[in-house]
Amino acid sequence: MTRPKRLSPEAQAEALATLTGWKLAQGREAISKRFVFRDFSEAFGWMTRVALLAEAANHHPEWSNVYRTVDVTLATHDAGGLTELDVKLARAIDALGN
Ligand SMILES: C[C@H](O)[C@H](O)[C@H]1CNC2=NC(N)=NC(=O)C2=N1
Repeated sequence: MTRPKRLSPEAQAEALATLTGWKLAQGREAISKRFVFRDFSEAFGWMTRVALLAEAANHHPEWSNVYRTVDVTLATHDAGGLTELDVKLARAIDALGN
């Protein structure tokens, strides 16, 4: 696999403009989004679907879950910042619905 390249600030802004609800994370090069579900079961079921996507893509989220809220942060650790892999995973996550 070719090493992903970090997005330039311009490319980051362009990518963010195509995503709904994703924001640059505070103090680091990453994107974040909060997902709120009806209850824990919905939240955890969704996390399971995201986990399968992430594993298939070999690109994994940083996330935390409190009851029915899931906070997701995406960054490419191998590249030390944001890459197209994060944008693709964000799109795939949003395409799952919630
Ligand atoms: C060896 C393996 O391909 C890498 O460590 C992958 C796995 N999942 C990953 N996930 C994320 N979010 N960033 C990475 O750089 C990354 N690297």
